[in-house]
Amino acid sequence: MLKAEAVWALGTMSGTSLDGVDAALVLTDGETIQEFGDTAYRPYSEAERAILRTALGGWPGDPGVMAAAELVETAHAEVMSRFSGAQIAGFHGQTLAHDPRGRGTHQAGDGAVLAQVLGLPVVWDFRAADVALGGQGAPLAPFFHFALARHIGAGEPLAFLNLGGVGNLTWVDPRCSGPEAEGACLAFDTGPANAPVNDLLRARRGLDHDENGALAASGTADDAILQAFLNHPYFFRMPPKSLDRNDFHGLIEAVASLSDADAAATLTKAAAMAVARGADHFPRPITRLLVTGGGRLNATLMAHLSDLFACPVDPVEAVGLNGDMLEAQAFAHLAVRVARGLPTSGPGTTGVPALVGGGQISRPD
Ligand SMILES: Nc1ncnc2c1ncn2[C@@H]1O[C@H](COP(=O)(O)OP(=O)(O)OP(=O)(O)O)[C@@H](O)[C@H]1O
Ligand SMILES: CC(=O)N[C@H]1[C@@H]2OC[C@@H](O2)[C@@H](O)[C@@H]1O[C@H](C)C(=O)O
Repeated sequence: MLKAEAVWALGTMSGTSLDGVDAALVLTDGETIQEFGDTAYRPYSEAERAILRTALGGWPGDPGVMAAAELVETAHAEVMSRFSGAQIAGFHGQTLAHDPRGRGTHQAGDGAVLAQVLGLPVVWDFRAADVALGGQGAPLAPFFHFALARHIGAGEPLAFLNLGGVGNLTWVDPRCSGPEAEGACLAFDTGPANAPVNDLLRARRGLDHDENGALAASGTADDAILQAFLNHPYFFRMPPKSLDRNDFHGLIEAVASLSDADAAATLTKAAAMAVARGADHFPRPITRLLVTGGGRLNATLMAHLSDLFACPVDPVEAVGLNGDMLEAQAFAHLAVRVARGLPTSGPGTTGVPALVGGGQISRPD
């Protein structure tokens, strides 16, 4: 176990949008963030994205999964080897399938391979222990969000919203103290965020995403589809709860007969309404909603959120954070927590019955 002194940790994230690998250095002791360091991004090429898309939904041994895992390892080795000075690394891998109450959770990529290549201790397989003990295995960023709330000097309850392929929300009260204060977080996946609108734009226009939400802004959302969406059983489940990327695939079929603009408008508003529905679960009102992930760059999505929330809604840049790198930074912080034997999830974040330290550590020979 490392001593409780801050170390430079290199975290990585390859998210459900399948756009690329984010990597970021954080100086942290796993409890307190001391400093943020360099960051890097290594996009997947179109051909690489096709390999990942083919493997989506796959479990170890399924066709295409080995190729995806090798690609994930190679891409991570490339971007991680650009950094110097890290004492430990956190490797999330690429989620291909997530079925916590069924087959488990599957993040492609072997951290032991990266430990050899990089000559660093690599913490990986963050989600499996939580799932094995009855948790959702996601989201895992919340204990990092708790540290972030302290880092930015927040004095009142606030929430962090990540708008990636899927959305996830962490309610945090930074005034909680004590060795297990992180356990005071409440977190869960809100619903689909960017994944449906990305899939729509790829299928209809060969585009990656709706830049700045411009297409959505030019259309009209379909209220009947939105009402049906909000009747999905997921919204009636108590948190903590988590989602697989394609769990709401029916949403794309629901907008099939709409024009491109109206379909984008409907999917974008659905993502915001799912977040607002999630906020009904907050233990106490929040004073601020801080938004991270690519969706914060979608002005239409952000405008819907501002309409739906009574408090200010801002990108995390408003408090000096980097919304492109927050998840990579989270896995740097979590790697240090694992190395120190600190928990990475708890009853309020994944529903696991007790605080759990997930992740395994692979060291170079
Ligand atoms: N300028 C932009 N305008 C509109 N949308 C954008 C913009 N930039 C990014 N996005 C959206 O954000 C997505 C990427 O977000 P992000 O990198 O946070 O996701 P991820 O980390 O892959 O997903 P997850 O958090 O679910 O694992 C893109 O696929 C796109 O839909
Ligand atoms: C199983 C899985 O990889 N889930 C991701 C995904 O992307 C967003 C949301 O769904 C969240 O639950 C999680 O990622 C973030 C980093 C988390 O664990 O906090």
